[in-house]
Amino acid sequence: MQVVATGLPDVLIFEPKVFGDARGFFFESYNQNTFQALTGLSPNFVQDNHSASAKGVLRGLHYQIRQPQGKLVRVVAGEVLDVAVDMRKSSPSFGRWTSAILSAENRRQMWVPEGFAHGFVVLSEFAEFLYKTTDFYAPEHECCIRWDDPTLNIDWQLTAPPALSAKDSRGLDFLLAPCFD
Ligand SMILES: Cc1cn([C@H]2C[C@H](O)[C@@H](COP(=O)(O)OP(=O)(O)O[C@H]3O[C@@H](C)C(=O)[C@@H](O)[C@H]3O)O2)c(=O)[nH]c1=O
Repeated sequence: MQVVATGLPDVLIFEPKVFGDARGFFFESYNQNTFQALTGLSPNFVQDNHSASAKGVLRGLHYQIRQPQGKLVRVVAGEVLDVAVDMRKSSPSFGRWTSAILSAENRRQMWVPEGFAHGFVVLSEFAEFLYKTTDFYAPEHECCIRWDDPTLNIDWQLTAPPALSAKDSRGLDFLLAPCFD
């Protein structure tokens, strides 16, 4: 496993060591010891999630203002642009975003710490997205920032308007959204 920096110091990309042979491939998609050795962090993952989406589907930007979730995200089919936004007022990178292409091919994982909003858009015909979270889903604490917020001005690499859930089409402006202290 190798760590690659992103545009934000606390958001990290992991590239697993892949063992290919005549049968196919093998890699450790998560190893607690390796993760700790590489990051100094020991997240306690309590939930695994799996979603599937068609091209142009954009999910986000989501976070839980209480019971915040750190997320270790990856793609097992297709390709997405994954985005994290720092929502921590005390952070030097407050209000900044970073993005990375995650795909079944590059097998990259992104670590999105607690205190960040997260979203992704599907760039391939279809994508399956898997992630581990450090706290449980708590819809009563969920917040959603609009994907096209003018302050954040995220480059989603879109050529057409995205497909959104009803909830995501009612996302808040970043400037009105609750933040972490
Ligand atoms: C996220 C989640 C949803 N659900 C249910 C609620 C709803 O009926 C259905 C779909 O939920 P959503 O529309 O919120 O799913 P989705 O838009 O995929 O939400 C996810 O988006 C990405 C970007 C994230 O970062 C995740 O943390 C999560 O917020 O699944 C759960 O039961 N548990 C969960 O952990």
